Amino acid sequence: MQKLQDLRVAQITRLTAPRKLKDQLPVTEAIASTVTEGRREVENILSGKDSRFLVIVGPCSIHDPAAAMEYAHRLKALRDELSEELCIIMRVYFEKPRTTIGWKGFINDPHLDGSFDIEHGLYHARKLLVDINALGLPAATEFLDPFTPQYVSDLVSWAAIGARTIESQTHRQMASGLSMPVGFKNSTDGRMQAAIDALRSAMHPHSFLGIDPDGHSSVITTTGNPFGHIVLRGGSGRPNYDAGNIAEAEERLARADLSKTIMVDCSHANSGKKHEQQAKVWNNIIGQRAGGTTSIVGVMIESNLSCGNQPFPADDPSSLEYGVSITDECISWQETEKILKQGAEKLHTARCQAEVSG
Ligand SMILES: O=C[C@H](O)[C@H](O)COP(=O)(O)O
Ligand SMILES: C=C(OP(=O)(O)O)C(=O)O
Repeated sequence: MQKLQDLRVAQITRLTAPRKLKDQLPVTEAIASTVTEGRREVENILSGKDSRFLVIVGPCSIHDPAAAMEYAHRLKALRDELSEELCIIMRVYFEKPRTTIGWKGFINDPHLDGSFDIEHGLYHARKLLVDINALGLPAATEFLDPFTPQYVSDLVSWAAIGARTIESQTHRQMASGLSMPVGFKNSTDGRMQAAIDALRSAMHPHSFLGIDPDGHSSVITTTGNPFGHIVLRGGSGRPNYDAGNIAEAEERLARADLSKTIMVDCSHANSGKKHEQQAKVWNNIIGQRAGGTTSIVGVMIESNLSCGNQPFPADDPSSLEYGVSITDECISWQETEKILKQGAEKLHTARCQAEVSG
């Protein structure tokens, strides 16, 4: 017989099953508390029980776990310092959806050299999440490959479905079974409706193909995720965070009978992918929130130890500059600390004034 399938498949390599990886890198009581408490904080912010402002902040992508840990130590201290006004969660992104081609993230190619050592990528992604949660700092990530959650989702307190996958039924189904709140990005062309449709779809139960903790092909039956919200990230070269766009989002959510909870991404098309623009978006959003727009529940910021980004692939991955993004531009740690402190101060003042005026 002629060969009829796998004609364009060069190799299939079996991976360690999720259960085995979890046995190798287990969750302690303290880590479980960080994850659960992080999820509860976000859920309470989304349902209005917690009036603090949610901030998902961290590198565009993880490529160097040592630099990520240095960032996490600094962010944990800032989380504690600003906890009265802000709920800070670290952005820990291991999977990068590309417009065409490019490095697809630490899980896919952890050695940054096209060797695609996914076994190593999964192990060290899980290890980093264990280490970050062990500091008492909750983590946020984007889920891209539908098998990834089985390996790491027990360590994640907030997840995103990205602009490039928001219309994908596979990702909506996946979100319906995730254990943490999920943010749905608007499409890359700037349209909000696909994110609202995704949010509605993920609220419902689904049955679909996936893997179980032993890696066996299985039917996954979910109960639906009640903690979804949209994330405005701009699109088609235009931002969508101004008061007019926020009002449009509120109106669309109300029309779909959904609660008016909106996050704004200070990066991507809202910043024109220029790191200098992220502070401008942050200041505008803090102004809107302090002015009484409570539908804006939080923001996302792309931030790293040092600002900007650097060309990748590099001829020699070991020559990469420490603490600098290899994907989108990030703001520096110094700027992150400065704008978060200023924003928390403004929110504090606004809250005190609102309390005084009854
Ligand atoms: O956040 C990262 C990027 O914006 C996303 O992965 C797309 O990047 P690309 O357009 O360079 O492929
Ligand atoms: C890819 C990302 O965002 P978006 O889906 O909005 O482009 C990201 O946040 O890394």
